[in-house]
Amino acid sequence: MASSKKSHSKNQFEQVIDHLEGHYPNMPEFAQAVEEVGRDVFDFLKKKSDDSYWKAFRILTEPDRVIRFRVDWEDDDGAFQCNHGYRVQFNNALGPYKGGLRFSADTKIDTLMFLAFEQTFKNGLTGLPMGGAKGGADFDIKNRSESEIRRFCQAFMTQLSHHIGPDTDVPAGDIGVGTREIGYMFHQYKSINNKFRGVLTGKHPVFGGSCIREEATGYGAVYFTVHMLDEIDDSLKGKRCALSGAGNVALFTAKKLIEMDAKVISLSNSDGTCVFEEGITADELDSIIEAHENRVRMSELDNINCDFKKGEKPWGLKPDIAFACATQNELDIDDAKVLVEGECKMIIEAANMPCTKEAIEYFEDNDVVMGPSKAVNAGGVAVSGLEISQNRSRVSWESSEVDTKLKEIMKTIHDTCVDYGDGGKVIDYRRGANLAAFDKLSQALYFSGLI
Ligand SMILES: NC(=O)C1=CN([C@@H]2O[C@H](COP(=O)(O)OP(=O)(O)OC[C@H]3O[C@@H](n4cnc5c(N)ncnc54)[C@H](OP(=O)(O)O)[C@@H]3O)[C@@H](O)[C@H]2O)C=CC1
Ligand SMILES: O=C(O)CCC(=O)C(=O)O
Repeated sequence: MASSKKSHSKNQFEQVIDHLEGHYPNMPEFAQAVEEVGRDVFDFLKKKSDDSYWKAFRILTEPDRVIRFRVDWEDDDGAFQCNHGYRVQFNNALGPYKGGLRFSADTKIDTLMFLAFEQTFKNGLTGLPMGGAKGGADFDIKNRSESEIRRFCQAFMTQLSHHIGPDTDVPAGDIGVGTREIGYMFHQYKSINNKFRGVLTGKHPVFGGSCIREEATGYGAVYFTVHMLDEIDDSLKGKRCALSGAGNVALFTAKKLIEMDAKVISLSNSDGTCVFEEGITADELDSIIEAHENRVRMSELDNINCDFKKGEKPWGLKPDIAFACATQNELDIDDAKVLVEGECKMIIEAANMPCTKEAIEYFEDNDVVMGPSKAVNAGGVAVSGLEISQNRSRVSWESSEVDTKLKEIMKTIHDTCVDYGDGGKVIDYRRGANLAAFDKLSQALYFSGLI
């Protein structure tokens, strides 16, 4: 906590940051996410005399609850294994906690704190009644057999099940957690509680999952991009689109881009980049999607016509639009310079917080239009929200119905960002998203008697 003497000379934004650094030290990703929102909120609040907004910012930057637990399980050799599991229940002002689960070797509290904070704001933009949370474990699915993954998921849910429920907290997937892992965890929850409840989203449609939840984050990102382009009288047709990542978000972003006549010139993973100079064909993409479902890596396929650049990122390919679909802070200042030099005019953050602070500043200084992650990738959690509605009323909507609702939600999010972010040389979608979500959450806190 900052000393009162020190905080006296500091503005309210700096005091909140001091407080967070004191209580949550060594969390650079969380600090980065809070500062990004805080910067916009501070500019906005400077013009307001009402102090209660500052109380809202203070409340919205502190998690309601951080849960950690041990996950014991047995590997294929019968050896004891122990991982660390977490759930950060950040804020439930708008509805039950909602947000994904991430399984990856580098999952830690800092990452989950930033993701849960972002999720709170993102969910606020969707217009659906969902609070924000994130969770996961430091479990690396890459080097594990299918039965090890299943046993791990069961052990993880045995612990997590004490803290979730349809009215409390409804997790979903994220990096390393797809439909199959959700299925293993859903079964475990059901076995423990003897209740078939909508306690997870991203389930297979055969047992209560929503149609197109798997596709929704990527599709939603493309719908948002279409509106951004429309705003400047442009379209996706013929655009060279460079994508990073080769997981759920990247693959369904690519699928929708191809459908809309854009040219997808790359996919990437932590090994390197697959370059498709003439654009990936729909058939090639289908085989990559199928391989991904079977846990086969893109580089192992021999039926795709790509030039694999080991250890390289896709940003030097001179794209018209860059879609960052892999992970946080994957796109740094050097990448930003390469993109601007290559005359890239639009950056779409489909992953969560994929651009570093310096990269964002560089894009802003060079009038590159950016679609910020909490708006761009909100389609995934929005369809999760629709899955909750379907589960509650025990109905199943057709793909086309869900897709129509997704399109409407992405259009509303886009237009809201424009309302709050217009006025500069280019539309500041980041500021728009931050302020719109902050405004909504502040109202919820006000009417809950908290500020
Ligand atoms: N799934 C969803 O519905 C949503 C996801 N997101 C966000 O989107 C991003 C991607 O998630 P998702 O597609 O679901 O995850 P997946 O696990 O399906 O895929 C992640 C992909 O990113 C690649 N990757 C990870 N780290 C790096 C790196 N440092 N450099 C290059 N590639 C890397 C992985 O490669 P490798 O296999 O080599 O590790 C993999 O291809 C995350 O930020 C996630 O939080 C946001 C909203 C919803
Ligand atoms: O669908 C969900 O609940 C969460 C999706 C998610 O993790 C995200 O938006 O980052």
